Amino acid sequence: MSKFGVLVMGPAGAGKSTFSSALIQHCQTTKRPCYYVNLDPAAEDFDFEPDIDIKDLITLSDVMEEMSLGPNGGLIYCFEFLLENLDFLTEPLDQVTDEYLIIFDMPGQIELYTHVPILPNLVKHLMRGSLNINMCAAYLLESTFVVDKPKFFAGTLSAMSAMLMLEMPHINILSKMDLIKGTVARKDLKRFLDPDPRLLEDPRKPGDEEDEEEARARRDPDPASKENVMGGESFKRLNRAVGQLIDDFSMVSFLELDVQDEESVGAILSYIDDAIQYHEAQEPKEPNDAVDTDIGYD
Ligand SMILES: Nc1nc2c(ncn2[C@@H]2O[C@H](COP(=O)(O)OP(=O)(O)OP(=O)(O)O)[C@@H](O)[C@H]2O)c(=O)[nH]1
Ligand SMILES: [Mg+2]
Repeated sequence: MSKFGVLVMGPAGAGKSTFSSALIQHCQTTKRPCYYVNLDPAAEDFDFEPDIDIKDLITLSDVMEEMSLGPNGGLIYCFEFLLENLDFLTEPLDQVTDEYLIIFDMPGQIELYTHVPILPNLVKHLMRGSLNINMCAAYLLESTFVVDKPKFFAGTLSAMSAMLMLEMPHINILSKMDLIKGTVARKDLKRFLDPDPRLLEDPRKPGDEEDEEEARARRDPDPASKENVMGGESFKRLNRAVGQLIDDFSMVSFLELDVQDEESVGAILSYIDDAIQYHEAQEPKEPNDAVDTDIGYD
């Protein structure tokens, strides 16, 4: 029997916990069982009480105090400790059946998603070990940041780094769409939802309109005359190479999330379900055949 889960990831404050709560709320509304796992050893306030909370194993504040570590080193220590004590996750998750959506709410320290091999080992345990969880990564980036091109590319590269490191189905989400107001901001954002890799060479700032001549120049750039985000010919070549790299992986597309909007949350959940093949695994049920158990949210 498979299990099904989503790993909610992304930089600090991107809206991971809010999205996790919105998913739980949506599951409750649609009478679908879900199971909430908090893996942020510094998280304190929850809209929904976690079914598993890493803080019952280890807390960031204790580690910082006892090991004299800062918040980032402390977090890495917490995850190393979790990897040495995987029964803490395995035992309760073993009881979770295939009807449940298991939501893993991750911390926001970017180190976790870039170079340390902790997350790949955790994911390997969850997906390929006895738990056999079909998982999808949901990588959140804040929409208000990404309309700024350098931040957009930095965010995209961090998402790509996580994707390459974890080797699992992956969707990118632009969170906090309710903060993108007005037609100019929306038009700006459209350029980033399915972006052109040459976007870095586009000198416009958020809100600027592009006329035909500018668009032509961008499509057919004259390296001698164009100004660049960072400036300088070698930076132009670097920008172009980064844009091309992202394009070659064809992974730069984003789903829009407005957590206040039930339909938006439902639409993203259906992408997650497709990625983990949730519906294919569900037995046809009688309408009254509700999941009868005392774990998780249903
Ligand atoms: N307007 C708006 N605010 C949001 C949205 N999602 C989250 N926020 C706010 O953004 C802040 C951070 O949200 P969290 O959900 O805690 O973000 P997080 O990614 O879990 O943060 P860390 O776990 O600290 O990395 C909070 O003040 C939220 O209220 C959203 O969709 N719209
Ligand atoms: Mg959080």
